[in-house]
Amino acid sequence: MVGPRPVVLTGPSGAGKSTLLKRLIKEFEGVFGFSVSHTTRNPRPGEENGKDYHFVTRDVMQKGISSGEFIENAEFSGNMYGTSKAAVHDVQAKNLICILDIDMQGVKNIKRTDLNPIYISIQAPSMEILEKRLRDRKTETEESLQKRLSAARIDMEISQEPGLFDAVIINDDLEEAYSKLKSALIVEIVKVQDSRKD
Ligand SMILES: Nc1nc2c(ncn2[C@@H]2O[C@H](COP(=O)(O)OP(=O)(O)O)[C@@H](O)[C@H]2O)c(=O)[nH]1
Ligand SMILES: Nc1ncnc2c1ncn2[C@@H]1O[C@H](COP(=O)(O)OP(=O)(O)O)[C@@H](O)[C@H]1O
Repeated sequence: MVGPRPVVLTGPSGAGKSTLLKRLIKEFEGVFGFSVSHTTRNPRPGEENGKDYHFVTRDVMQKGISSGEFIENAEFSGNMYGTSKAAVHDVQAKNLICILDIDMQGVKNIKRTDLNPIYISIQAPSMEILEKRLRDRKTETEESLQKRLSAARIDMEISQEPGLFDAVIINDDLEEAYSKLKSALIVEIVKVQDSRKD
């Protein structure tokens, strides 16, 4: 299908991906659509099934993977996560820019597909600030927090690999990070907005 290029947002848990993408989707209503992933983790307060994630059991997820329903899937912090073909197709069918919020394993797997997205890494200014933000978010147990911090160290290192990302954005000041994100995507945003004028 020929449509706008999707966007992959990745980066450590707590770096600010959800905060930034929610703002983007709100400001550019009718331009972006979120790829709703499947996960086996429990919903957090306020999260909606089918909107934030499709919350499923390991059994359901395994069966979906076996029957080829997923573009990519990964194990993160003790839970399974994956992008179904339907999640991306649903957004692209509306001619919207599809945003995927996935981890580094997902990035490596998407690179082997023909999706051709814009790859953006969101990073916190330091491990200390990342830990503080994650603790203040109050969504994780100590065990899950430690797993996320270990994954974050690896993510921070890999994100520096030359050529892996179209943009690496340090989310220190939120306004600045949001402006940089918009700048990285402006060409695709304008294309979609122009196509609506025809
Ligand atoms: N590979 C992959 N990673 C995903 C997917 N959905 C979410 N993730 C990643 O899983 C990690 C944990 O997500 P989540 O439990 O929502 O925690 P949070 O990122 O701390 O809010 C994050 O790095 C997400 O980007 C997916 O479909 N595939
Ligand atoms: N620039 C920022 N300055 C301070 N706090 C931030 C900033 N960006 C995000 N946060 C906060 O940090 C926490 C983690 O952000 P979140 O968007 O949930 O990260 P992610 O989706 O990458 O796991 C949230 O509580 C969010 O409100």
